[in-house]
Amino acid sequence: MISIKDLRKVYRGRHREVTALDGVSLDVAEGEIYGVLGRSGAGKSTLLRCVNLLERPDSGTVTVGGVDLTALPERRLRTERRRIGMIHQHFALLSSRTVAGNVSFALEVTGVPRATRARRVAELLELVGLEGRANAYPAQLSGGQKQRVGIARALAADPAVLLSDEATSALDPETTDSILALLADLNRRLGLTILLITHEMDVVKRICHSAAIMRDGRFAESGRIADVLARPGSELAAELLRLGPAPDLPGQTVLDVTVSGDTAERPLIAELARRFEVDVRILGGTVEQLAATRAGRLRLLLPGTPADNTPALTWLRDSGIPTEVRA
Ligand SMILES: Nc1ncnc2c1ncn2[C@@H]1O[C@H](COP(=O)(O)OP(=O)(O)OP(=O)(O)O)[C@@H](O)[C@H]1O
Repeated sequence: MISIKDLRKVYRGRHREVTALDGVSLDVAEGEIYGVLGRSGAGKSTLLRCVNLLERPDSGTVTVGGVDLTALPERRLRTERRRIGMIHQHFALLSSRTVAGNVSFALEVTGVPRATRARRVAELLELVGLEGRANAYPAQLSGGQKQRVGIARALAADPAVLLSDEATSALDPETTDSILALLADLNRRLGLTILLITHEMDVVKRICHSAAIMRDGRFAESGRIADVLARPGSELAAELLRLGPAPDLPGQTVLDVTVSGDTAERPLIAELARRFEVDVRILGGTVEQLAATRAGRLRLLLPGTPADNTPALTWLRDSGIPTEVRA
C-alpha cells in the first residue's frame, strides 16, 4: 500500500548539513499497522512528512496505493493527498471550531455538500466514540477526546492510509491504551493501513504487525514482528522482549532463547533437560502478548561451558529457536 524506495533528504543550513534520511526503503502492506521506532532526531518525522510529500525528498520514490507521488505535479498531489489521513502528537485542532466543526472542516475543503457533511460528521464521531460531544470546543475536551477528534478528521475523506505522528506521546498511559485500541479497531473494521512513528516500544507491542528501528536516518532493522522474533541476534526482538544484563558465571552457560508462535507452545525446558540430561535453571524471563503473536524470552543457565553444551545449543538453533549465548 505504501512503498518507499531509497529515500534521501538533506537539510542544508548556512553552516552545516543534516542528513535526515539516508536511503530509507519501506513497504507497508495493505491493512497492516507498521511502526517506525526511534529516538529523537532519528529522522522519523522527516520520513512521515515525505510520505505525503509535505516535505520533498532529495531523491527516492514514494508510492501510495500504486501512485508514485514523487512524480506528480502539485495539483494532482493535492488530490492524492486526500487519500492519506494524518494525526498529530498535539492534535492540531482549530480552537475556534467545535468538535463537529473541526471534522466538518476536512469535508468543506474537499467540496462535500452541507447536507452530506452533517451526516458524515455524525458517522465519524460515532466511529471514534464521541457521540454527544459534537458541540464542545477543543478546550473543553480531555487529551484523549482531542485525539479522537483528530482521528475523526483524518478519516473524513475516507483515506486508505493513516499516518500517525507520535499520536499518543502527549497522553497518559490509560488514555494511550484507549487510543491505541481505537486505532487497532479502525484497522480491523475499515481495513485501514496505518504507518506510525513513535519513540515508545509499547506502541509497537500493542498494535503493530511490522516495525522498524530507525537510527541516523537509516533503518537499522525492519520486518514483520513474527519474522523479527525468529531472527537470531535481532535488535528489535531484544527490545520487544527485554531482559536485563546477563550475570557473569564462569564455567557455566548463560543463554537467552526467544520463543514465539509454534515454538511458544513447546515444552522447551523439559525437552532440553530430557534430551541432554542437563539441569536447566531459569535465570529470568519475559512473556508478552504482542499484537502480532504471543512471545517470550527466557534466560537459562546450563552447567558446563558453552563448548560443553554445543549439542544442546545446536539442537535449539536447529529447532528454529533463536539462541544467544551470553556467558
Ligand atoms: N526543517 C529542518 N531544517 C533543518 N534540520 C532539520 C529540519 N527538520 C529536521 N531536521 C533535522 O533532521 C534530523 C531528523 O529530524 P526529525 O525531526 O525527522 O527526527 P525525529 O526522529 O522525528 O525526532 P523528533 O522525535 O525529535 O522529532 C534532526 O537532526 C533534525 O535536527
